Amino acid sequence: YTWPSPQLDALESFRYDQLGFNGHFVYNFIDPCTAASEGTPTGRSTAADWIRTAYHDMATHNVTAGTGGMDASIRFAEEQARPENVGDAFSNTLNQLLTQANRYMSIADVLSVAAIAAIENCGGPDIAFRGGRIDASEPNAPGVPQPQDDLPATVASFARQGFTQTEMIGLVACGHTFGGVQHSFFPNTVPAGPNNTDVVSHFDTTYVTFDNNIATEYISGTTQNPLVVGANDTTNSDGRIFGSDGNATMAAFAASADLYASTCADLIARMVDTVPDGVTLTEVITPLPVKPDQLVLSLTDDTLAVSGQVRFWNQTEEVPGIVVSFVDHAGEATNTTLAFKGLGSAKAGKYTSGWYAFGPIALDAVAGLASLKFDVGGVVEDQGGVGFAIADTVVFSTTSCAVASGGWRLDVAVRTSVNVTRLYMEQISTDSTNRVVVVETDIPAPAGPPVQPNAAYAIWSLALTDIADEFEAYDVAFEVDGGTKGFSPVVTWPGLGSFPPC
Ligand code: HEM
Repeated sequence: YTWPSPQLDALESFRYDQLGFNGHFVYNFIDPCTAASEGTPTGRSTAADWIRTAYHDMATHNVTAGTGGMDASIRFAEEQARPENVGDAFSNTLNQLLTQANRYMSIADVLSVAAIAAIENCGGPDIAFRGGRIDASEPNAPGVPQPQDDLPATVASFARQGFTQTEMIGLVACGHTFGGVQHSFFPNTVPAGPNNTDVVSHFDTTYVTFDNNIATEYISGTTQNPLVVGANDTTNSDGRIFGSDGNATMAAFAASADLYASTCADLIARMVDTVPDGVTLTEVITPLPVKPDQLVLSLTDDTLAVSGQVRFWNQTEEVPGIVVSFVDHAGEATNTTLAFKGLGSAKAGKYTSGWYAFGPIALDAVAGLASLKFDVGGVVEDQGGVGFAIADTVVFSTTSCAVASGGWRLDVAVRTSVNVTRLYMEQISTDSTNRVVVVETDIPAPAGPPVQPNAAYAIWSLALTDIADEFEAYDVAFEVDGGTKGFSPVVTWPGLGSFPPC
């Protein structure tokens, strides 16, 4: 995709800025892959929890009715309390991941990325990820298969979820390369240990690693999988599932680690892309080679100050001398050299990126800013000629201030050459079910002749009094010509708490 796209940029960032500079701290929960949630017994794995959570969220899907699927309904206590969702994987996972959702990335998107990352970062293949899931407002109908279900019921359950019998074998084998069964939740399947009850019986010998040992151990007859060789045959669901085609699928997986990996990459992608009717997913998110980020534009009198960061994908060390050009509306450029900030990484270090910063650079406000481009050792990076478009239509005005009697005045500078017909503040909040919601407040157009700090901009002001949290995040958006929605490129609007006195 072409930068900027607020939604795709946010999804790309969560997916590919994992550890290191500008990383998302939640990836520390699965680094290393042996990591387990605090307070859980030995032998548990957070990566496994994340994968199981995604499956149980999806497994309510009804392919005929078009209901259920990856919609984060697993976050509801009512769903977690069902016998089909016994265990602590779900509460552990949601405690870690719930707050990662933002206005462009639903909780279900976060759970999907998490399951994919758990597999990719712990030895698995690359998996295609799309965003755009919508979070359910209430629990879905029950429907997750359980170990005591007989084979016809299990096959029927997977068919309802949208998977054939062969795909059922694959999906279970792909999930059960991680983790195991806990005695405390499945005492009839996993007996207590001689000295304690904190026993986890693993599906294969490499329970924190994606590999085809789940199949090789099963085919060779050495498996200790508690859902294959458990003392209680009623709950040997993996045994019934794996054997349901005469072991053909499992034998093929055991014979070829590559076949197992490529099958799992397809099935896990399909699992997280299983969504209720009416949800349209984005394109597959791939890392942008060059990505501006964290932009702040602010206006003071005649000066437009611009600062930001840029990420270059696939850099393993600092590349000195990268130049950024700020191209104004007349096509004239102002250049400066980027400052190196650090390295980021994704997929347990398989990919690395270099982060740089610029600014604040003082530009002439009337000439404005239309786009950025970069020069990396003589190679021009401008998204194939289109540049990195920056809409300087709506920027923060440093005349914004805190009113002595309480409240704030948010001043927004609007470029007068653009027909802005609506300007509004968007405050980010959560509803009673933890979904991120955006509350819009119109910023009125100036009633009389506008305050004009220079020939190109007019100030629109919003008096704010009833803000619960002065550090709350907000954006400012606008409409042009009565409809078309525009986004300010300003990623981080200065917090109200930082406004100087009026
Ligand atoms: C008939 C279908 C399935 C049954 C009956 C089943 C059953 C179970 C049971 C009983 C556990 C133990 C949970 C605990 O003790 O906390 C478990 C764990 C797990 N399941 Fe499944 N499962 C099925 C399908 C799947 C699928 C399709 C996936 C993913 C693709 C999956 C992924 C996992 C993972 C990763 C764990 C380990 C969780 C952990 O160690 O925290 N399962 N499963």
